[in-house]
Amino acid sequence: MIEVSQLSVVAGADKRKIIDQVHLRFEQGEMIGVVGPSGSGKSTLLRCLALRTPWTTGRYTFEGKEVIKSGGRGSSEYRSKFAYLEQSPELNLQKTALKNVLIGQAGQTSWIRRLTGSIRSDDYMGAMDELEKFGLLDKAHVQAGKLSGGERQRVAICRALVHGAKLIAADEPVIGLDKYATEKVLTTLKELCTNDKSTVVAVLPLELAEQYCTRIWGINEGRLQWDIKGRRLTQEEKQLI
Ligand SMILES: Nc1ncnc2c1ncn2[C@@H]1O[C@H](COP(=O)(O)OP(=O)(O)OP(=O)(O)O)[C@@H](O)[C@H]1O
Repeated sequence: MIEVSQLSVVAGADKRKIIDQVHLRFEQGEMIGVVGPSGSGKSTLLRCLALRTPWTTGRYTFEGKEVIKSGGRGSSEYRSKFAYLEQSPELNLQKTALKNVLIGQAGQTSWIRRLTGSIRSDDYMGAMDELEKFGLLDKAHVQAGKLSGGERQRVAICRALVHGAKLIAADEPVIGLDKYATEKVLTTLKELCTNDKSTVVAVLPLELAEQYCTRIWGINEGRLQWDIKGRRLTQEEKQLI
């Protein structure tokens, strides 16, 4: 069980509330789509869940343990459990897919490891296993710069998992991808939820959220407008976002 209560984020010189008193309660293994207009706070919410943006106020618990009590960023232990996938994943384009997976993501692995690229042999096997699972074994030794957008997204997902992610916050993971790559990335994320009990929270267009997610959160002006599970949205609900 993952619980968020009274999450607020205040930002800018005018101290505007960009996330306003959000309460969430969800289980491991859920795939949650986040929808809402531009500027409504979707990315900020995801970054808060992944501990990449400081919380102004709020309480956050993961399996009953406190992640954040009253504001702040949370501990580094939880930063490796919670991954944040950007729209265009920040991979080192000169390095191979495998090396990118091994070195890890900023915020998820230590800076020494990222700087030195130090690797243990059991990490190597784990990374190859993960790449194979996502159909990327033949790309392991290809430079990230030569991979397609969908392949880069899947490398970023592998990287998060190899470094222990239990919750993946994916910010528009399929933007700019064609239909085939979109399906591949979303199927990969869905399988993580059903097979491995990872939790995915992804900003998606509404039609894809309805197709792939088990639950949808509608955000507007920093507030959770609705939380829908197991059915499509009504016209009235669609108008609220
Ligand atoms: N660090 C910050 N300082 C001030 N304002 C911010 C900051 N970060 C975000 N905002 C503002 O907060 C609001 C929500 O931003 P956010 O990026 O979370 O929205 P979004 O729903 O993801 O938007 P989009 O769909 O366009 O990506 C926006 O008005 C944005 O300008």
